[in-house]
Amino acid sequence: MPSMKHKEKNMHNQLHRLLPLVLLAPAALLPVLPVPEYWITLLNYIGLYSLVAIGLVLLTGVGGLTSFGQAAFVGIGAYVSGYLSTRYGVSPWLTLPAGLLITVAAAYLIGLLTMRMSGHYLPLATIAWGLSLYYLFGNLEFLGKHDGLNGIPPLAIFGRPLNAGREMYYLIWLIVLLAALAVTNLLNSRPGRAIRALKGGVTMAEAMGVHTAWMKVVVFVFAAVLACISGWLYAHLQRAVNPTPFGLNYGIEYLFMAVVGGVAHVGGAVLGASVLTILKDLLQGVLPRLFGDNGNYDGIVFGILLVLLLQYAKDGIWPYLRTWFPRRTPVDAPADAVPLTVRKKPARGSLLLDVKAARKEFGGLVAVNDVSFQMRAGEIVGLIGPNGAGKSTTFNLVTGLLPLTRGEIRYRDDIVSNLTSRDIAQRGIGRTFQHVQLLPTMTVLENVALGAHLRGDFLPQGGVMASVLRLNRNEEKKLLREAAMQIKRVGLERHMYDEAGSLALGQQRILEIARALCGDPALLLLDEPAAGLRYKEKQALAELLRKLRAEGMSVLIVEHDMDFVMNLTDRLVVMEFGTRIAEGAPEKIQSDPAVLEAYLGSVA
Ligand SMILES: Nc1ncnc2c1ncn2[C@@H]1O[C@H](COP(=O)(O)OP(=O)(O)OP(=O)(O)O)[C@@H](O)[C@H]1O
Repeated sequence: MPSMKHKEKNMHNQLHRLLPLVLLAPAALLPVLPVPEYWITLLNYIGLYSLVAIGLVLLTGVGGLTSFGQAAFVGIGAYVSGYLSTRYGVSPWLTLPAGLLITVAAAYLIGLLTMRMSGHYLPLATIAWGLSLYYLFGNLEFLGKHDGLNGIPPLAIFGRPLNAGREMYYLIWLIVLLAALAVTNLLNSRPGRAIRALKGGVTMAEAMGVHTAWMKVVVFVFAAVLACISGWLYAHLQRAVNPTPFGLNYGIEYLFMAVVGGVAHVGGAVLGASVLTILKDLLQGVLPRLFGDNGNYDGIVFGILLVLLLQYAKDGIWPYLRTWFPRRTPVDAPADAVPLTVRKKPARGSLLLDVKAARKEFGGLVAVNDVSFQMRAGEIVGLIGPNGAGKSTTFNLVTGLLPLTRGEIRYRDDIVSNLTSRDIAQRGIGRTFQHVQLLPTMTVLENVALGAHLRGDFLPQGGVMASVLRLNRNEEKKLLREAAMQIKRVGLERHMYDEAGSLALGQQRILEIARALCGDPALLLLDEPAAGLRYKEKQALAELLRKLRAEGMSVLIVEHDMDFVMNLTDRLVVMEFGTRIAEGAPEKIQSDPAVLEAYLGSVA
């Protein structure tokens, strides 16, 4: 039976859902009120810009990928529809899919070419793309060169043409609303969490099984699609197109809109589009009166205002506005759901991990020097050694983060050396990181659910459309139930809905263990899990690891805290300068002369 607290929370969330409707109701009445036509035109344009900016929230704000070329995709939507409807009389409802097809193909190609590269390639590629398409529009005879295309027909619904701006208003804002909903749905889903993991770097996301390169292509195409729809609406609102609004200037302005509003929030996109459009309009009206007609002062003032804004409100305006409204948790742990299927675990004592002469060279440095060791199911093995001994590198070899220079690693029945970390996670090896890697603004629940990325109903790379259309409810319930269960298992339930970034370092390390457990591993690799923990927390962690071992889990642990390691592990592997210098039970290691000399001298 749901608790009182749960009911209260549900009611709070319902109210929260109603709030946007209450705020939007007056907006819906605007066109039937005696509002000047000019306002409606302005609002229509804000709607069109919002669509592009919402795409940028997903791409830049959430995905961390910067594009200056969105205006070019708007141009494709506008020109394809303009051309087909004026030249061949094709219905605008058919030109939209045609535009989308070309957009998806172009974005897919650009995405595929650039997303695997790092750093500045994408922004540069989008600038090149934006410029070349702009010049293409302006030079093609059949697109009317710089004069563009005129006489584009209006959109019609049930044979009724939407001639007036007031009629287009509803269609434009309905589409903006649907786009906002689609992106929000996507962000609160399994692929959405994967997309949100992109910004923090690909290492952690890949270790959770996320195909990061593919996810980047997906968000790039998604943002391009929204831009194309905006262009299509523009062509039939304006009834004429020319290359100017699809140039690089506009590409930069779209990005500004998203940044000013708050690039990480869907609401910020609409806000940014509104603020910039109205501001630009005001400045264009006021400045000529102050300084005369012959200068382009609005651009200068606009630029100064933007610099000030970015200086003092880096995250945009939205985060400030949001504090006025009640917060709700983005996703909740379900009261009940079908459990996820679990993999068959290896029999206790069977050979689980077999590292055979693993070698890793970084240029001339041999970080891991033909290291061999084995692990059996149900064991806790410690990998110890002084700083720089090669422990983390060994971890990275086992988890596929680094390729081996030589040697072989077997896990259960498979050779896993040189598989991707995605494939290795899929086989049941979970890990935590020496430097905690989590998504600080997401809740603990969402962070942990990311660990179950490979256990969804849809293909690991798929499920985007299902999430957009909310056909993923069952999947979400199952994944969130699993996440909540693992959070309870590690004892973090009090923090389930806290932002992960607000936890103490020790708790963040525990969160990482829960996230790794969500992948249903048979082997856990923990990189310095006790670092930064207080004495009591260390005891609790040791207790948790013993409990996991009792349930059949195997744990390979890198740790500098000798008391912790000696009291917990079944066996130790000691490394120095990349080489394995000893192996055995903790008591034996404590008196091993080679180890004492190399490392434990001060402890013994
Ligand atoms: N990507 C890399 N490129 C070049 N050298 C590296 C790289 N990663 C690690 N090394 C080097 O390899 C050696 C082993 O490093 P590693 O981080 O594996 O040691 P460690 O035992 O985990 O140390 P610590 O306890 O300080 O974390 C070090 O000399 C380190 O400088």
